[in-house]
Amino acid sequence: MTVKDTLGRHDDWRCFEALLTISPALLIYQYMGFLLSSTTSTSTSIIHHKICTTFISKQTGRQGFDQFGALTLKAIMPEEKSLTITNDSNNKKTPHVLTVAGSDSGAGAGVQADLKACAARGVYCSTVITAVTAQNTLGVQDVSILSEESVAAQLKSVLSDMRVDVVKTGMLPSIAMVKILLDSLKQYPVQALVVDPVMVSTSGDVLAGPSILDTFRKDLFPMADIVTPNLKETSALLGGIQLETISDMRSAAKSLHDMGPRNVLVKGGDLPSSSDAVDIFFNGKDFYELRSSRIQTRNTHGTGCTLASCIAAELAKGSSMLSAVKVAKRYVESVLEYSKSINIGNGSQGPFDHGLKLKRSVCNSSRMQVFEPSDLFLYAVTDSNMNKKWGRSITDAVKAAIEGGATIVQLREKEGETGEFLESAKACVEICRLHNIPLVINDRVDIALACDADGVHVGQSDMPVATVRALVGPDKIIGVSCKTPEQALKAWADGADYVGSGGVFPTNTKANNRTIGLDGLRDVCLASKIPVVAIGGINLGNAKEVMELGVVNLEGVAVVSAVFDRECVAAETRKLYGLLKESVVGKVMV
Ligand SMILES: Cc1ncc(COP(=O)(O)OP(=O)(O)O)c(N)n1
Ligand SMILES: Cc1ncsc1CCOP(=O)(O)O
Ligand SMILES: [Mg+2]
Repeated sequence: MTVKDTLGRHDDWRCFEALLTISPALLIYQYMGFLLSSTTSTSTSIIHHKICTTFISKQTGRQGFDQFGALTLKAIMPEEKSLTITNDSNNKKTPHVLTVAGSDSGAGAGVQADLKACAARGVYCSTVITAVTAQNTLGVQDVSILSEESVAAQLKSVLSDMRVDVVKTGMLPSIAMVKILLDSLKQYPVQALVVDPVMVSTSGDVLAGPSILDTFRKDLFPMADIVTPNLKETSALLGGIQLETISDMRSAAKSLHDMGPRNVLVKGGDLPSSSDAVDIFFNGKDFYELRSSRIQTRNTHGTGCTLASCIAAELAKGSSMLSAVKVAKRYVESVLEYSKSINIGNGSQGPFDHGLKLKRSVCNSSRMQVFEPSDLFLYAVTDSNMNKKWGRSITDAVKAAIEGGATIVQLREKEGETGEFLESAKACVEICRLHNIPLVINDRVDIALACDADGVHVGQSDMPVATVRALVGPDKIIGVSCKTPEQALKAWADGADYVGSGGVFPTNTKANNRTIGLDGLRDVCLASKIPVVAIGGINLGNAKEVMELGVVNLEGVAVVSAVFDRECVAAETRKLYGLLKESVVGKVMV
């Protein structure tokens, strides 16, 4: 039996694993030496590299080459140029996937999908483009295959410089390109190779002809850590067999595994006999039936590329193969669900949204407008005790404040259960969206994220603003309570959008809260680089006085008891709104 045969089989792989657990480094070292001395072929030397890297990461507990690993490899493969010896401190590298695939002008699939999937999974993605397709939601209008020289040059550029962890392949339109790829991987080995054997686009257009199938089977698959064909590709690879049941998929996975890949994922998204989307994962020993719900959407273009890229990304981060596959499947299910009603293009198969964000703006479930300083004009802040006292729900309180003219609403619920608060917050988000009024959550970043509120308001002893920003992302509004110019400047520097400054007047609503007075408010406004809303003891009797400060950055007043500790919230809000309007007519800024 040749070394290639030996190592392609799992029994012997397990034997090797057993050696590792006994852990005599010298024994393994000798074993490697024996293997190396007995072969010269491309495929075996790539396998050797795989074994070595597995060995090294097991020995050192780290991904990639560290000094020990590189030295070991250098000792057993002295001619290997791609090995560089690095310091331990350099070992924490950015996970990196290289996609070798075609460009899709519609950006639903291909290289563009791979880039978006890796970005969404937090992994760096470089690209080698094999072909440029003119594609949209109607189909593929044109395909230009890049020259072999160009593909070889792109591979060299990336692999020689950028420490790629995992290579993922998509459209490989010629036999020569497969060979170029395999040669490059021999010269620059990577931790794993994920092969998505793209043959037909989702629109039914052929992207790799039947002549290449033999090269896939004989040359590419034995090098792959996983292959991820869909049903059509599986059938083509196995000579046109019929695949109608899960049992057919299992047999097919086994037959594909016999071609040499370490793992096989047969994707059953198109299986007519199943109401779920069932994929079969086979690692040469065990079969796993991975199920997810079948999402009713036209936006499925690019799911195959995305799944394979996500598997590659998870492997690059250090996951095991099975968990990479499971995470990838869950990710694809979530993005399909999340973007099931986005509407891009006129064709039958649309792209989906890898970032899970687009839906909000496209489907109008998020506020279309960005935050404006004038939103702070009349800021209604709810209070759980006042709502209880007056026997009204949060949603009724919010509706009434909006009816009266509130320009922004904050849910400040200091008591009560998280689950209940979240449900009310979701309902308030809907109400506010309907009226295009921003809704901000006090203190609770978790609730703000879970209900997709427009922002969060935090105080000086709440979660730090920079952390809030990192959690909520760039689009959400962040307000910060500030009593001093220094705090206001820091709030701006940390990424806040507005300052709430007070208490301006004494108040019973917030116990032990130092009053800063109109002078304190003025100082904060003058120093601030972001808009300011005044808060604390403001009511119909003094709101005019606050606004007539006429100080730069002061955009409005925030009130709790003046509107919510009253019988008729809408009427009180309306009165306050009128008063504020009067006070800003002919306002002169100082
Ligand atoms: C608009 C606005 N300004 C200030 C505050 C006070 O927030 P914080 O200091 O976090 O105090 P609590 O509201 O949490 O008691 C606010 N809520 N809104
Ligand atoms: C939350 C808060 N932050 C500073 S003062 C205050 C309470 C404002 O309540 P009211 O408008 O009833 O005085
Ligand atoms: Mg707070």
